[in-house]
Amino acid sequence: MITTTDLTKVYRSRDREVTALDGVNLHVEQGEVYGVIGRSGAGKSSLIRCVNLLERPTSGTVSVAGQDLTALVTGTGARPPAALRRARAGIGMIFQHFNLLSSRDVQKNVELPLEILGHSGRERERKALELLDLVGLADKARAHPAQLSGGQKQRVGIARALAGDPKVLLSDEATSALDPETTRSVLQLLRDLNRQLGLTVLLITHEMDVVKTVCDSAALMREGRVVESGTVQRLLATPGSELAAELFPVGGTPTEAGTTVVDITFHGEAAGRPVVSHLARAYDIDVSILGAAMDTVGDRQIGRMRIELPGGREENALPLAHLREQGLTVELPGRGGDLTKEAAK
Ligand SMILES: Nc1ncnc2c1ncn2[C@@H]1O[C@H](COP(=O)(O)OP(=O)(O)OP(=O)(O)O)[C@@H](O)[C@H]1O
Repeated sequence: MITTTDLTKVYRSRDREVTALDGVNLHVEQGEVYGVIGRSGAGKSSLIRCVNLLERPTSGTVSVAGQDLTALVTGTGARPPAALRRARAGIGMIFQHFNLLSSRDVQKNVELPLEILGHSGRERERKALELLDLVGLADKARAHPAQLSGGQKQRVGIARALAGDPKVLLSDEATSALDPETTRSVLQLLRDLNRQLGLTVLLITHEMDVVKTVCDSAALMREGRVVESGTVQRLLATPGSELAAELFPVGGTPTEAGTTVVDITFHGEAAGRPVVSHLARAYDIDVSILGAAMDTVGDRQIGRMRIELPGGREENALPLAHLREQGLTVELPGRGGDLTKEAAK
């Protein structure tokens, strides 16, 4: 649905150059919620702004729903050319600070994109009220933004973004200004809209919890590059994945020196099997559980456990092979359980 190929963005001013995007290849499938995560300055905003051509990429291409947006002319006047306006209408966008017009009431805010698209007054009103109902604000049509909570403002932002019946919704840190409970309800709304309308959502965030709550797939950006990407399920099953370790940290320090610490990730039906007791019996060893957690990631139950086996790694070759044969993801963290993991070979 969204594909970027070798996308590069270099900001040039008189005395310096900043490479914000350095050859980004991203592929977002139709109907998925895709999260791009990274620290401040990683290039997330530049990426999302290049996807709807708010920012012109320096090189590379962006295609949305099969259309190469970078091939469209941006024009030189204040008003973008018609082809670009039409393409943008198929891409909704929501923002961290909502970007509502304070002088307009809620309904008129939602109607704004329809005015730009030239819809009649009656059609605008019908559509705006339908969308306000969809986001749970049917009773706020006449309120002004200043009278709304942050979560309600973002719901108005979402209704406005959906006014042009977009196939794609871009979200630029849409929950970063909201408290945790409101964040959850806005993310739930995005999830519902994704399912009900088949909407493809590309969101950028610096919060792992956002990825964990709603994303089917994720990419980690650093210094303008995508350093890891894939479905959340696949990342969690990839030994050494940084995203997996941050999405689902498991703690616990070894009780003594000379032991082998193992992080195990359970997916799907493996989550219900008595893996540890079976391991202890099969190899006649004492297995200590240092830490464990169950969580829901992308609607699926995942379990993680850090265990300690007596003896060094060589002595534990067979038990480790046994765990892998059970279809579990097995990782051997560095001593002290830090995240500089040495992936199990
Ligand atoms: N208009 C601009 N002119 C010059 N440099 C810019 C511009 N916009 C962004 N940058 C630089 O590009 C790099 C990437 O910025 P970008 O805003 O895309 O990152 P980000 O991951 O979204 O960060 P944040 O979460 O802080 O917004 C940074 O070094 C930033 O200073």
